[in-house]
Formats: sequence, structure tokens, C-alpha cells
Amino acid sequence: MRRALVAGNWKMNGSQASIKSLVSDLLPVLANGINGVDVVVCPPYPYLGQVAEAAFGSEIVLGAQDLSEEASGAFTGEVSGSMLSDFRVRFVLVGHSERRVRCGESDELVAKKFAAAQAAGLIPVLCVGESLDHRQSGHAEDVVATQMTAIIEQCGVKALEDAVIAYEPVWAIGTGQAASAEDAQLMHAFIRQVVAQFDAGVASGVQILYGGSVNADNAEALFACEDIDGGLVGGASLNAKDFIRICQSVS
Ligand SMILES: O=C(CO)COP(=O)(O)O
Repeated sequence: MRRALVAGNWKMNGSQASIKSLVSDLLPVLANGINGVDVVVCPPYPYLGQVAEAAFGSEIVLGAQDLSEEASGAFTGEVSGSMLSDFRVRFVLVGHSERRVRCGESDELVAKKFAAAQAAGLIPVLCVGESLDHRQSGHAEDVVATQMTAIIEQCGVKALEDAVIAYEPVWAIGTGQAASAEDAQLMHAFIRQVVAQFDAGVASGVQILYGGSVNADNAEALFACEDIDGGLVGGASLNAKDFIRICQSVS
């Protein structure tokens, strides 16, 4: 039985004041944990320390949105996995589509970041997903399979034992148009099948989150699907009431 996980990706949003108030609204409900669900929040880098301190001793787990593929050195502006661990970060997103598209992150670079995360003792959350063009032209599965196999070939399938996958169709991110539970389930099952071609045991154990316009109204139907083990939530994670409802939607 896979545990459920709900992660909030705050992206490049917030200020010291708004994050203070968001965390203080989350804590009364989430501090002692919710049965059967791990809850993660991924603030922007400058606020990691603030959230680590405010959420200290609670069940809220810290994640980061990216990391460098390098361990340390002359890499101006980069943040290493060991720096994240130093702030009690446990999870880190790699290969988010906003970075693949905006920063030109290739599958090869994403694989290096995935490996760097694990080398620093972090759990990478590998984001995969197709664009609207790819879906409309019938290539959604090909694209996702390519993204998955790039990691498996470079890092080894066993690396997925200490990782999480997030299926985030690019066309659903920030658009208010989530994938239907049926379409999401089909792709999640497909991703599990891709992993199973390498190792069936790893495939059945790996958590696969859905991301893309998850909200308090659609979360329950999505999370009820057999191969959907939780969510990676953007916009709705900035609203404490919505994020709590989403976390409580795991059955
Ligand atoms: O990109 C996402 C999470 O990483 C999803 O963002 P939205 O929930 O705002 O669509």
C-alpha cells in the first residue's frame, strides 16, 4: 500500500509577511499530521529558513523547488542539495515544466539534478508531462515515456525507490483546466507500466502525484484513482483553507 503525499509548490510567490500568515494558518490543522497523508510545502529559497523555523516540530515537511546538479563551488546563483539538507529540506522538485521550458532544462540535466538530490540525502520529485501540442498530436505517452526512461537509464531504476514522480501535464498547469480523473489515471497507469518494464517491484511501490490545476473541488476524484497517490499543488496551495481541504481529500 502506497502512502499518499500532497505537496504545495508555492513557486515564486510570497513575502515574509504572507508566508508567516500562510504557515500560521496551516499549522493548527496540519501540525499533528493528517491520517495517511504526508504533507510537504515547497517555498521559494529565501523563505526556507523561515518556514523551517515556523514549522519546526510539526508534521509539515519542507521541500524545495529546484537544486543545482553541482555539489559546491563557483556556480553563482546556484543552490546545492547539501545546502537544502542543512535547512531540513527533505524533498526537492526536479524537472518542473516551468524550468524545462523557461530555463531549457534537458532530460540529461534533470537526471543530473535527480542524482545530486539523492547524493545529498533528498527525495527528488521528478516532474514529467506533455504539452498541449503533444497531447493533441497523440504524442503524450511518447513524451512522458522519454522523460521517464532518460532518468531510469542515467540513474538506474532502483533510484526510483527513493523518489517520487509527479505527472504534470503542461496544459493543465495554472490554467484552471485539470486533467479529468480518467485521463490522469490513464497516464499514471502508463507511467507505472513504463517503470515496470525495468522493475515491477519498483513500479508498484513508487508514489505518482498528479499536478495541474488541482483544487479543493477536484482533488477528491483525482486522489480516488488507483494510480494517483496524491497531488503537487500550485496556485491552490497558497490558500491555507484550500490546501488543507486538498490534503483532507485523500481517502
Ligand atoms: O505546477 C504545478 C505544481 O508544481 C501546478 O500548478 P497549478 O496547481 O497552479 O496548476
